[in-house]
Amino acid sequence: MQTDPATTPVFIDGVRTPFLKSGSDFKKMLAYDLARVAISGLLGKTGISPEAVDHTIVGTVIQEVRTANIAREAALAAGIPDSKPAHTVTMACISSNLALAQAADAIRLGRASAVIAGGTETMSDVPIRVSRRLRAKLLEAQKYKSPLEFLKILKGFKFADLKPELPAIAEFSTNDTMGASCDKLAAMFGISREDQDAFAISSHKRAAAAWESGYYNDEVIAMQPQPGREVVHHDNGIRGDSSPDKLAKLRPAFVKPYGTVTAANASFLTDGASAGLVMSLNKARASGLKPMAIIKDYIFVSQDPRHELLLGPAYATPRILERNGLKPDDIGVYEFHEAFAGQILANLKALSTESFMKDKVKTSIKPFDMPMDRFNLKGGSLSIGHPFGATGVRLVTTAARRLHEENARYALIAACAAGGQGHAMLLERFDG
Ligand SMILES: CC(=O)SCCNC(=O)CCNC(=O)[C@H](O)C(C)(C)COP(=O)(O)OP(=O)(O)OC[C@H]1O[C@@H](n2cnc3c(N)ncnc32)[C@H](O)[C@@H]1OP(=O)(O)O
Repeated sequence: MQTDPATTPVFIDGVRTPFLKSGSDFKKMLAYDLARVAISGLLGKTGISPEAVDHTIVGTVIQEVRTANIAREAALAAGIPDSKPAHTVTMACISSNLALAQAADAIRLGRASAVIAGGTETMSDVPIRVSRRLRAKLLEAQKYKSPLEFLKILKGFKFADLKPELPAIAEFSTNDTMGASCDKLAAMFGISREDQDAFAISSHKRAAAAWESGYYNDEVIAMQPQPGREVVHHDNGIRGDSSPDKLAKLRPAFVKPYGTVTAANASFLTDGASAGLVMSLNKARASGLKPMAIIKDYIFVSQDPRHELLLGPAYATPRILERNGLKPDDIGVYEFHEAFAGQILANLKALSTESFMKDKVKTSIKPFDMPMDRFNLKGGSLSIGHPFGATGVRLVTTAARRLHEENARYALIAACAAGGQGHAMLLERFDG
């Protein structure tokens, strides 16, 4: 792989806003506001001058039409000069992973030496559309010339045309919700409800412990939602009251009455944003910035959205290890996106299953049991939250920081996404 410091991509640092349950303190903010705060927080934390940023890339999933290129709006508002381009990417829950991958490629190709890669999402104010028929009539009405012509809008109008269209967290191609698909996956891999609940409880415990130890104070930018409102310092979805008995009482959230995915073992709808700084090693040195990690490699995978919608990490992990000549045990830090406890446990089971690794992934990597003492030690999306577009940069930021805290050499980040897609990224600790 690349060793020229002029084109070696390094991850300098990352930040995020607090991740809040949708409908809570960030409910009046636009995703643009959240991204603006994350980018300006990153500028403040790293000390890089806005003029030194060549490009900004932001991942997002559910788009607000007014800020279609949300990267540009957020970058401008954060003080990045108007002469510096910005673009928005979307790849479902791995959107900011894609932003980071593109940032690393721009450095590798010598097209940029400093790129901000981030992600943002609000689920508090999703675009709700009027029906297709009403939209068509409203567009037609723009051409009407006299008030009398507006009466035409009533021609053939049905009461049902007033029914709004809500965006669903579901596959376009199969109509399956993510939750229902996870239920199928958990059943396919024999993951019990008890195991899902136990994993969720552990995620909450780890996130709570990380906050208690002060770990997240260095990563999370405190922010004031509106003038006059209290400053928000912390994530608000982490629950200290998650006991096995309490979780066992919750009803299935998606597949009723026999499903195993509940509100407690699913990631919750979240508002938040993240931002990370990727530079060439040369530029980092010249700017006096100390990189945390080299972005060694990344991979995107995709598989059948009907049966393997959320199984991306189980494909991406062995493939990225194999092509970098590494074994699972060489990875000291694992950071996986926890869409659902059942999804994580199904992916881990797949990684430990010979037939899956040999016949499905077609890898020479031997099946392995995930070392849980290296896995998501600071909590994960189940407890911290999952603002779709922003999670990727959170994972990489935490992984890069853990490399130093845990004195490990390699970190592997993996995530699943709608569409049956997945991603993994390999980081190497940088101490130079
Ligand atoms: C690639 C990907 O990432 S795919 C993933 C994409 N993301 C998704 O699909 C989001 C999935 N999540 C959701 O849609 C929603 O969070 C749902 C449908 C699962 C749950 O939504 P809601 O019903 O609004 O959840 P809510 O927060 O009200 O919780 C329901 C109940 O469970 C309880 N509960 C939730 N979490 C916990 C917990 N950890 N411990 C104890 N109780 C809990 C709540 O207190 C509440 O109890 P109550 O009814 O007595 O008040």
